[in-house]
Parts: sequence; structure tokens; C-alpha cells
Amino acid sequence: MCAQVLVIIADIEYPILARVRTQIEVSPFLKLTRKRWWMLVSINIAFVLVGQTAAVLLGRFYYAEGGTSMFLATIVQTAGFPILCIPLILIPLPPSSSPPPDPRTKKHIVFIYLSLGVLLAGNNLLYAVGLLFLSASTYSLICATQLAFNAVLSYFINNQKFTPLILNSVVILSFSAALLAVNGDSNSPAGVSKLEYSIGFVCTLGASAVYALLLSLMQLSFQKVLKSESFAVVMKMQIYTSLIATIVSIGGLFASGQWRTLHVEMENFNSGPPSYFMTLVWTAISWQICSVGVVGLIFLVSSLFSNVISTVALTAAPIASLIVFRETMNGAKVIAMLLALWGFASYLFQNYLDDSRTMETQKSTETDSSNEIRKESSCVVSLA
Ligand SMILES: Nc1nc2[nH]cnc2c(=O)[nH]1
Repeated sequence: MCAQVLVIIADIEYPILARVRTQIEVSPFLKLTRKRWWMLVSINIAFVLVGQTAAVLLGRFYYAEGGTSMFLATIVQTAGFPILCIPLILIPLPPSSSPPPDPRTKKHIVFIYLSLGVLLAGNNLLYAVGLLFLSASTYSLICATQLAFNAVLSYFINNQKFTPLILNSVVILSFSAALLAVNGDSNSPAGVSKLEYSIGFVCTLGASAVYALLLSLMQLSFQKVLKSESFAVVMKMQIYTSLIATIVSIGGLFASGQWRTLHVEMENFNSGPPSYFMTLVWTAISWQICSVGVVGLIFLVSSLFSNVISTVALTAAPIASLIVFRETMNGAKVIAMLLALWGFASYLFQNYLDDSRTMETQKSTETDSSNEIRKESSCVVSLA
């Protein structure tokens, strides 16, 4: 899951513009000029866009070339997690101001990592089954519903507000998925039956829902137990949950007996064993590049922005798969894509409104308090 922690989600309470201002002007940790800030944001957007698109296409390529192991396709989504230690080591962290957790809290933290790690493994297995039966374009467009699930779940779990614009975005993204459900897909992988298409659709939709649930639960853990959303804490959450998910997925590979056929699968891979190996390695690397971008955007801008970018990036996969797999965009897919973009726009516009309101309030509070100070100092002057 590229975005697992990642998209720790829709913190509408941290509006984008307000956060941008705060990060640039106030944070001594980031101390960025506006130009450098924009450069870093652009680099991280590129990481998400390239990492996620490459990972989805490579995942489809693995199946298209004769790969059959859903568990192997699950493992590669998290197995590259040691790469995440690089930014954790390279980026200097400010000394922690909070006391170390007591033994009870430590137990809770271990429980959180374990349960979220297991949920993440299940989530990645659902994604792997979805991609087995669907074309890359249909798969990606269904994944875009994660934003709608996110809006609904964060209303119940994270007390996020649900406005008419958010409702509009949920309804439109649901229409987009429904259109793909009833329309079928002329680009479905060879030999996929109607029933298998339905299984692929349901698993991908289920994965998008579980992904949104993971994000909301992670945000809840940061607020209630970890009591921090610092760079190190978020990175550690990403690393430990990926470690657990990788162990669980490897367990699944052995329990299912799929490991016995891996050797044959590699020998029979259409483009040869070296290509088999490189496909898996680069899928794992691509998911981690995407993860670095998602976490980077959370810190540079906000988790909401990060979530929206990774969802918008999903619409790049259908375009890329036109070129790579010669898939075609039929009318239904084009309309589904336009609906998805409309859904994102509606979601973003709500955040823009929240931002503007927060900045207005901030400005008037600042003006009020500077007037207060002026009044007080004139008082002091007159008293003197
Ligand atoms: N981990 C993960 N995240 C995704 N987000 C969209 N598609 C996927 C996927 O296949 N795996």
C-alpha cells in the first residue's frame, strides 16, 4: 500500500493553506524558503505519481507475463520497507519533547502495530486479487473510490465533518465505480470470465474501503495513543506495520502452498527469469518510492493533500496503460475518469473553502490581538 500510513488522512482540521503558511513561516524544523518548499512538494508529487503508476503497471505486467501467485503480489507491496529507513536516517530529527511511553502505553503501541500490520496484509491481498482479474485502467479507476470511503469513515471514526460538497464527491465517485461495475471491460485480461471480473471488482472496491479504514485507524492511533504525528513517529508506523504485513504475507505464501510453484512460474515467465526477478524487485521499490512521496507530502503540506494527490495519481495509470498495454479507453471508462476528477475537485474545493475560512479567522484574531496590544500600550503610555 503505497500510501498506507501514508495517507494518514483527511485532516480537514489542518487546512492546506493554513498548514503551508505555518510550515513555511513558523516551523524551525523545516525552515524552507517558498521556492525550496515548492521544489520539495513537486519532487514528492512526482514520487507519488511515478511510484504508484509504475507499481500498478508492474503488478499487472507480472500477471500478464504468466505470474499467478497472489501472495507474491501481496508481499512485494510492503517488502521494500527497509528503503524507508534511508529518509529516517538522513533527515535530522529535532529532539523529542515528549516523555518516553510507560509500559502500558508500549503494550498498546505494539498491539496497534500488530493489528494494523495484519489488516494491511489483508488489504494488499485484496488489491492483488483485484489486479489479477482486472485491466490496469479499470482497477485504478475503482481504486479512486478510496477518497469517498475515506470521507465516510473519517466522519464516523475521526469526527470529520460531512458537508454537501463532500457528499457530492462521495456520490460522484460512487457513480464512477458503478458505471465500471455495470459496463464490464473489453480490456479484461485474457480468459477472465464474468464471475472473475465481478470478483476482481468486489475485491478492489473492498481494498479501497479497507485502505480508507486503515488510514482512519492510523489517524486515531496518532491522536489517542501515540499522541504525536512527527516525521519519525509516522515513518516508524509505516516501517513496523509493513514489517508485520510482510511477515503475514510470507506466512500466507507458505500456508497456501503457492511457494512450491514459484520456481516453475519463474522458468515459464514469458519474458524470462531475469525479467521475472526484476519485475518483482521494481514493484517493491516503486511502492516504497510512492510511500516516501506520500509521507513527504503529509509533512510538507497535509495528510489530506497527500491523500488527494495519491488518489488523483490513480487516474494516471489508465493513461499509462493505454501506452504500455495498448488498453483502450471506451466511453464508459472516459466518463468514469471524468466523474472521478469531478469528485476530487469537489473534495478539494471543500478544503479550499475551509482554508479560506480558517485564514480569515486567523487574520481577524491577529488584527484583534494587535489592536489589543496597541490599546494596552497606549494605556501604559497614558498611565505613565
Ligand atoms: N498497496 C497498494 N496500494 C494501492 N493503491 C492503489 N492501488 C494499490 C495497490 O495495488 N496496492
